[in-house]
Amino acid sequence: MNDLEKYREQLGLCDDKIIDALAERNSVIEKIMSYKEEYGMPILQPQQEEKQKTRLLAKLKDNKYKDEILDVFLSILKNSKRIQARKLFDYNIVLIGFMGAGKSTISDYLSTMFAMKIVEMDQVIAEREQMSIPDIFSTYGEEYFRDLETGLLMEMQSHKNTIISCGGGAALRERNVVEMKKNGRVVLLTASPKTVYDRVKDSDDRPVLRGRKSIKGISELMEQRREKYEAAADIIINTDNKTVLKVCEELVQRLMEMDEKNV
Ligand SMILES: Nc1ncnc2c1ncn2[C@@H]1O[C@H](COP(=O)(O)OP(=O)(O)OP(=O)(O)O)[C@@H](O)[C@H]1O
Ligand SMILES: O=C(O)C1=C[C@@H](O)[C@@H](O)[C@H](O)C1
Ligand SMILES: [Mg+2]
Repeated sequence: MNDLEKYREQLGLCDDKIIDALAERNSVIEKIMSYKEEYGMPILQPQQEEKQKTRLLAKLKDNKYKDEILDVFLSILKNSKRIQARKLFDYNIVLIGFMGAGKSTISDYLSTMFAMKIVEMDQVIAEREQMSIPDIFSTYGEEYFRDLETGLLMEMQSHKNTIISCGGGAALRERNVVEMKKNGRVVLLTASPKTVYDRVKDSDDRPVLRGRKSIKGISELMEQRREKYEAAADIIINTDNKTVLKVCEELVQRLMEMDEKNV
């Protein structure tokens, strides 16, 4: 065997070690999840992720391949999150609720914590139509827009492990709710009119709120919609005075409880 062949053999052995270590690491991830579940501990522990990163950085401080190894580890972390997400949610999570309830914010956080894909419905529709949502409404009317929402919700049924952040009005159409349910679990985020007002008062992006950007205006529209939102929801989570982490923790917990009931 010449030197080149020897090196190639060594490389193969290194790969075997990496595969074994990754398989072991993934099974430890599963054990950690089962432990947290058994002892009712929070699934999301962002401080732990930070600790892991700090430990890695310290260990790699003087390593010649620091950047390359860190890059690999970021991918390992992402895939560990995917394993968690697949174990926890074998379906899409559909977030509904009034403007400013926190659908996009919660989607972003969940997506970071579980490496799940996000479909921000308003954004996808606007991109596909090459038009802003207010322009779609004024050019083609609300029915046309709701048809696009229905179509997208149907399309998403062939995906899994995706967070679907719905437009604020999506759940108002019965057919949309039927299609949401076929995607997975529907989570309604709520907030008081005062909270919503505080959250949206400085933004001009929400055409439906133009002319009603006051606690009273928001409260009236919310009341008109409440019944339809609640009827669509599998789970309702109030977000008033809760951090984004707290809302996500509650959401994950409630989804897990739902699955336990459905076993
Ligand atoms: N739990 C929370 N605590 C504090 N601020 C929050 C919370 N959730 C959302 N926010 C803030 O409220 C604002 C509105 O949130 P977000 O855009 O996520 O709402 P949305 O439900 O997606 O609204 P829309 O239907 O208009 O898209 C954002 O500025 C966000 O940072
Ligand atoms: O609450 C609503 O009715 C809407 C909310 C936005 O997300 C958009 O989907 C659209 O402007 C309608
Ligand atoms: Mg949003």
